[in-house]
Amino acid sequence: MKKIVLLGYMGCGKSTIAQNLSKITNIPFLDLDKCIEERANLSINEIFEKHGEVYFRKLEHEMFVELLQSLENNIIGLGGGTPCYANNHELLKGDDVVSIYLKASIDTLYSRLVHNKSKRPLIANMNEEEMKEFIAKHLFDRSFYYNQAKHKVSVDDRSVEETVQDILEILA
Ligand SMILES: Nc1ncnc2c1ncn2[C@@H]1O[C@H](COP(=O)(O)OP(=O)(O)OP(=O)(O)O)[C@@H](O)[C@H]1O
Ligand SMILES: O=C(O)C1=C[C@@H](O)[C@@H](O)[C@H](O)C1
Ligand SMILES: [Mg+2]
Repeated sequence: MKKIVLLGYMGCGKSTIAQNLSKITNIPFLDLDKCIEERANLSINEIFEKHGEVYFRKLEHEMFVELLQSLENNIIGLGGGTPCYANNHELLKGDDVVSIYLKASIDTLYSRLVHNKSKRPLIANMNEEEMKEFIAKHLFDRSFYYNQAKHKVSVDDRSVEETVQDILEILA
């Protein structure tokens, strides 16, 4: 079954774009972070606080494998870090996987995250200056993994509708 997998840094728009793409294509959308929260019966923040990041990454890997194995067509929105752990980046290359990196600049990410960081434990306690530096370094470290996706879509200065259109062209 075909899996359309959206990936990229926190705040690049995976969940927002996937929801809109799902409405247009009628392909059901699964958000990996939400699936993990439902399975653990805890928020992502609570999983990090109670069990730590290593435990979260284990759950994340297991859930990603499970979603890829399901027998329906799906749009899967990954967590920001998913491709960067447990060899998950290799799963982006599977035959039935259309993996798409939503590529955003540091400025775009910063402006989307700065007022919206409390549910993202990696940046929740940072001030604005710390956040900008963190995003720059972290994005650099993660780019290798994000670039393993089969397709890349630049989301800077693009509306949700324009990005959805770009993805529809890849899928055509
Ligand atoms: N053109 C755009 N495309 C996508 N999101 C946009 C756009 N403009 C503004 N936004 C906003 O940017 C934020 C993107 O957050 P979203 O939760 O979709 O990202 P995410 O990649 O799923 O992040 P996370 O990895 O933390 O789950 C949302 O608040 C969304 O409304
Ligand atoms: O970038 C990350 O490592 C994360 C992004 C979020 O989607 C969540 O998966 C979690 O907060 C970790
Ligand atoms: Mg999301």
